[in-house]
Amino acid sequence: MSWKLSAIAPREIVEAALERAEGWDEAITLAGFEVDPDDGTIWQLDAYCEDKPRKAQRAAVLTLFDADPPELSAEKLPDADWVTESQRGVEPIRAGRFHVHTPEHPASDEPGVTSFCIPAAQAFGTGHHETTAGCLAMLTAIHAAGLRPRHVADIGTGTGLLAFAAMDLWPRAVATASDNDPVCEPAVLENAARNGVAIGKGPGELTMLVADGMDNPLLEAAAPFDLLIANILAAPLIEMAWDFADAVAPRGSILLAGLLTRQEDAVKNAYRRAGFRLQRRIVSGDWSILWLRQRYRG
Ligand SMILES: C[S@@+](CC[C@H](N)C(=O)[O-])C[C@H]1O[C@@H](n2cnc3c(N)ncnc32)[C@H](O)[C@@H]1O
Repeated sequence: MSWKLSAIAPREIVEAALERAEGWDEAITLAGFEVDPDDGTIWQLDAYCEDKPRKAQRAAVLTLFDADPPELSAEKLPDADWVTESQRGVEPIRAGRFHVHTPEHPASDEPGVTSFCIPAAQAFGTGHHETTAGCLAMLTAIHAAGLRPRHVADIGTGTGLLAFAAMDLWPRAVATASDNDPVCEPAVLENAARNGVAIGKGPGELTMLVADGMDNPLLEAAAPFDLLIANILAAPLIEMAWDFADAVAPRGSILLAGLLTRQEDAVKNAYRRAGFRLQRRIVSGDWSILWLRQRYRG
């Protein structure tokens, strides 16, 4: 990647652009970060390209922005391995009982803390996004509340991190992870091997599937789940409320994330109608992370 296109814009516009880019097939790697660490309101979006960006690539990046697209500046970068470079900047994070780091950083030696090594820029889910970190914290809270799920699903798994965390908390659980982006399958398998997570269908093992929501017979066959995790986005979460309700065991739990706090009521209403009651919520930045439990089977 030897060129970079950059745009400066308010944080919510850059975050919306990154969200819009989820799963796009452009050969462009994106990164978003605050321009001044002491003032998180102005962000920069960087788009790394192999060659000098042409009109089409500029236009592709601009489509990520709504009305009023920002100015794009192009910069030729010195020869470097940009994936490795970008990973160097990714500092480890700590959420709940988990420490998540890239291969360039060491695992934690703190007692009672589990480390996961997840390379950056591979799929979504290095722990750096507030929703992922919030889910790690909520999983830890669910464990502390005494829940002992035997079947766990992580829908929209990205790098597999939340499934790995659940398997660490509940080592005998049968785990199923899925994503509608096929790029996640090799990423999850690679990360599983890297972190000593067993692949298989038995207790303490993980199966990775490609599925849009619950739409895969193997995923349906793995149900019912005692705990279903879904860090996706508000709209698909609302759309999938009844599918998830069907996939969850009586008195089972759902951990929802990817919704902005202002979208929380709409999501809670959809899940209330599908038979769930709110147990706990965490607010992290602009995002809400919800733990809901099924009241009854309709
Ligand atoms: C916000 S990321 C979360 C990744 C990871 N679970 C985490 O918490 O960091 C959302 C993930 O959901 C996947 N996704 C989006 N829509 C989906 C759908 N309809 N069915 C399955 N996966 C979906 C995306 O490909 C992406 O990997």
